[in-house]
Amino acid sequence: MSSALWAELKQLAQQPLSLRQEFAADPTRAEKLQVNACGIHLDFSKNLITDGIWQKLLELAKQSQIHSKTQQMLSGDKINNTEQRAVWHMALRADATTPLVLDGVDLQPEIQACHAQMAELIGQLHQGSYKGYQGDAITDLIWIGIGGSLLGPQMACEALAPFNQSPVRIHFAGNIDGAVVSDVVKALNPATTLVFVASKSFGTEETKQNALAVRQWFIDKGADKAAIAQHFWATSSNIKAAAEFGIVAEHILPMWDWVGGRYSLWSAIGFPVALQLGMEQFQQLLKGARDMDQHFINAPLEQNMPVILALLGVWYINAKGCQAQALLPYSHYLRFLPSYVQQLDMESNGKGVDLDGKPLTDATAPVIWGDAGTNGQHAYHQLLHQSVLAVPSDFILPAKVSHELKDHHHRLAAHCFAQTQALMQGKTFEEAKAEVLASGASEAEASALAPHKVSPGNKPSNTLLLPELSPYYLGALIALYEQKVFCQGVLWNINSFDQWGVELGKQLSTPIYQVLSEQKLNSFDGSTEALIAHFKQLTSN
Ligand SMILES: O=P(O)(O)OC[C@H]1O[C@](O)(CO)[C@@H](O)[C@@H]1O
Repeated sequence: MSSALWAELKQLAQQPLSLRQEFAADPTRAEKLQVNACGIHLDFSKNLITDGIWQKLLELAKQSQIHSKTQQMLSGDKINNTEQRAVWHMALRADATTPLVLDGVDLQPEIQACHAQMAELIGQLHQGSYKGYQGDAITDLIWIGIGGSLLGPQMACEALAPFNQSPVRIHFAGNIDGAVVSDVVKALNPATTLVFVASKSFGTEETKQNALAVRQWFIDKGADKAAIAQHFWATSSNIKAAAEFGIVAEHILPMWDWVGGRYSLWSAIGFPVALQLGMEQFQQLLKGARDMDQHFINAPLEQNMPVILALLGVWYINAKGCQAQALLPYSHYLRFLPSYVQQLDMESNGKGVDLDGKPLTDATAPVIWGDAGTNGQHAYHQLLHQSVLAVPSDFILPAKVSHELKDHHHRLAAHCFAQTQALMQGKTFEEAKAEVLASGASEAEASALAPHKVSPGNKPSNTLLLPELSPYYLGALIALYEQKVFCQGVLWNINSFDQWGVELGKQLSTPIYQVLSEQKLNSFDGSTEALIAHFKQLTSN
């Protein structure tokens, strides 16, 4: 971030800018600052940019390596340089007829074989012909995984709930908090339950521990080794560890080291989604993502939706000093999208060094947070509207909905648009005072109350309109955020595809666990020692 252009952008960020005035001065602003891709409409006119700033940001993209890095990613170069891995999740959603040659091997047959295996199992589960160890049809599936092995399928299953055509109920178990697995198995019968252990590494503590607990539940209910083999499946790239756990080879769906965990929804990690929707609709999810990839690869920078979102993001983080970003889907079904994008964005770009290991001087990923609207309006939107913090927000609204409550939907959409309008234009002191006076208050009362009612406005937002929340548009939306994160990684010159930061906490938990479970004595810093002692005291009787 040391180029002359950046210095200029940082300077420009200091200059006053009023969105109200920008709209008043240019009646074509909304028309100019909007773009469409794969049917998704993005209005980015309510951002803190002028024509001049926007041209400079586009210049930044032109000077960047976005194009060459995209080509490297597509060619299968090992752009995840700390793990020496290609970044090829896009291959998983490529057209089935496209050869996908990586290191001299065409991976397309493997990918198609995986789809065929998924389709076969899904067919059996839908028809009730996959029998459990007592001869009953399978009614429930427990999906055990965490992080990228859970957030994607859980979010997509929820988002596409109206498309559910599966007789099998899906239960997700991620956290190592024993309450999760205990609650999940409570209402289930092992004889009619299939278990999927989803772990690329098959070494993640939470997943292993939960898988062991579910296996023990089978044993406690009288299932033998053969029964467990019949009921347990895995998706993993560590075939050896999955086999050691007791999962038979025919029940292991592949994962590849060229797919990062948080980019793995498109692989067999998407099995719950495919089970819920059927393979045909799962293919639509992949197609939506594929079309967004094509848009990203081919569209000129100024019409390229992921590039536009990426540029606006770096503008806010690095020039305007905004640390957070709100993701606000106006859709109950998209309520898990913020936690999904949290991992995608923050685990990818929350880095402290550049590609060569040199410390960064500028911040990278934003703190992503949010929930479904309108719930947030009665909670944290107060801060969005009036606090001195500026939190750029993405509002997402599907235009058509599957339910019949049309008036609800018009009200929901009205709130979505009204929020972006209120954030942008705010309410001046004069407007606030006039409003109070109009309610019958005295001059003195109005002057006293008006400052509290002022909304500064000038709070930036994007609005993304989806024609509907279908598998196709969800696929396109997720790929949009994936490619945005990729572009930002390029602009910051960081590796978006490793996640070394999560390791330290994992390492430190082992000696603490040894002490808590009384296997070993270890010593720690004063605070940790005291916390352990206090915890032990509280749990001693
Ligand atoms: O699929 P696995 O190997 O169990 O990993 C789960 C998650 O753990 C992480 O490695 C972080 O700890 C994520 O990147 C990943 O999605």
